[in-house]
Amino acid sequence: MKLSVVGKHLLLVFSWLALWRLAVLMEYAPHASIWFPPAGLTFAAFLLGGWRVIGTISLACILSTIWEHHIYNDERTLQHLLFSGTQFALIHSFIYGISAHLLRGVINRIDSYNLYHVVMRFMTVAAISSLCMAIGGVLTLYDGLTLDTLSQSVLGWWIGDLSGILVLSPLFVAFMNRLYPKRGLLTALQYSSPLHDKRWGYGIKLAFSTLLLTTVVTLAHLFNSPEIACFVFFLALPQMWIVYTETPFRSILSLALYSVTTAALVTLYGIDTLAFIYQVALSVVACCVYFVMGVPALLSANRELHQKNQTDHLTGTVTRDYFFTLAEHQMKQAKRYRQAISLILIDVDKFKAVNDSFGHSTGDEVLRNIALEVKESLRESDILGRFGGDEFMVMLPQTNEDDAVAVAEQMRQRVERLTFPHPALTITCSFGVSELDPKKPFQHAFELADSSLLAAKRAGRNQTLRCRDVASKSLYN
Ligand SMILES: Nc1nc2c(ncn2[C@@H]2O[C@H](COP(=O)(O)OP(=O)(O)OP(=O)(O)O)[C@@H](O)[C@H]2O)c(=O)[nH]1
Repeated sequence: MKLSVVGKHLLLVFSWLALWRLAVLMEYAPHASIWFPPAGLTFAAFLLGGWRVIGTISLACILSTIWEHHIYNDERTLQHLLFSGTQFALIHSFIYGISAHLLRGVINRIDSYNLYHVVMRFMTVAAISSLCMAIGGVLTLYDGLTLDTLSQSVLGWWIGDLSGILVLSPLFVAFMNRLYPKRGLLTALQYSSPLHDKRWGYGIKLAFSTLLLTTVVTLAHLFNSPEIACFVFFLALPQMWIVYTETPFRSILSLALYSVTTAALVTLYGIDTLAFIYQVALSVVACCVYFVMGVPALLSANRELHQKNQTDHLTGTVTRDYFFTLAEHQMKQAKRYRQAISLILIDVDKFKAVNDSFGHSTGDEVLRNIALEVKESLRESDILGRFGGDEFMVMLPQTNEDDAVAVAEQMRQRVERLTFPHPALTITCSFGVSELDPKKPFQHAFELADSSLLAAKRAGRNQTLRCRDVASKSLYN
């Protein structure tokens, strides 16, 4: 959707006023609503637009003060209204503008690894700024701050604004980011259409969570029981289930629905005595949701990291460290079941010359092709690793030295037959084989295979040798 700059600011004013009207409609007593959605929109607007939106938000605040006068028919004059509206605008815009400014830097760099850090900052900033707003608001509305106004007005205002910010600002940010995706914000959280479009599954979860919420609030109302009302805290569980199984966008949408339903039920029943419990529950559930949101992101980042640690990115073979871990495990198995197990070391012949003559990327291509050819000679249980540079190693469980030599020979011939786009490029490899002695450490077999490989190089390359051959040919130093 293409909107002019003026259009965008007008849309912001209208949306802010619509949310403000919604909050007034959902008041369970005059000036008392369990949440204040405009605070969420202000926070999101400052997060995305920076100080550019201060005039627009201030205008919305002043207009809402005039509208409020019409709704409640109070005695204030226009001059008085403009004065109160400006006061409200200044406090609201500066407090939320400064707090969003503190978050702007981190939110642009958000990813799976720093999500917890961002969530903690967001919750702390939201809590402190909404408290400042509540104190500032009450101080300007009432003459002086007494213990009574503090407990009655500041607490309600604080938690109302806090819920508005915690529950709704991520949703507004996501919507604005969809309207103006050029900002590239929150891409790490994939605020986009779900990959698996199982809408009915998501719908069932939403319906289940809403049904539970309605049941708890209705029962608490019927029995006028704060104890039953406290069960709304357990509704963090279905919300966390949604976070764990759905996309972040769907999760924050579900949180928004949860808050709208709570506000609507409280308005419907007019249960002002229990309203504070629902207000606090909203913020607590929102905090749980954000904490849990980090878990799937961390898990997938962890999986990726694991994968990177175990797989050589160039050849797709196992990395050196992971190869040694698997080798230790295979040796234990061989010892336990008294099975033979062998090791093959492979080194590309004159690979430096390949790089020098044909370039590094051709060298990389050669390494990839060698890995593919070698794999062709292996069983699924065999392990192929890259030792680094142009060296590979293969672990062959349930294989004695004779069979391992046969496998190595097969690999050698396959590599020798490889062809490349450069007709002048031919590749050969040397192989060193040793059978592992389960009573001795892996390092022992490794050194034997390495000596055999060295001997194969000295003997003219492109050949397979094992310890026995080496001893008979006296090829050691
Ligand atoms: N293209 C490419 N080259 C690499 C990579 N890793 C190491 N090399 C190069 O591989 C070459 C290895 O050479 P060496 O093993 O020392 O010697 P060689 O030329 O193969 O000679 P011999 O082993 O004695 O037959 C070096 O030039 C390294 O720079 C890589 O990932 N890609």
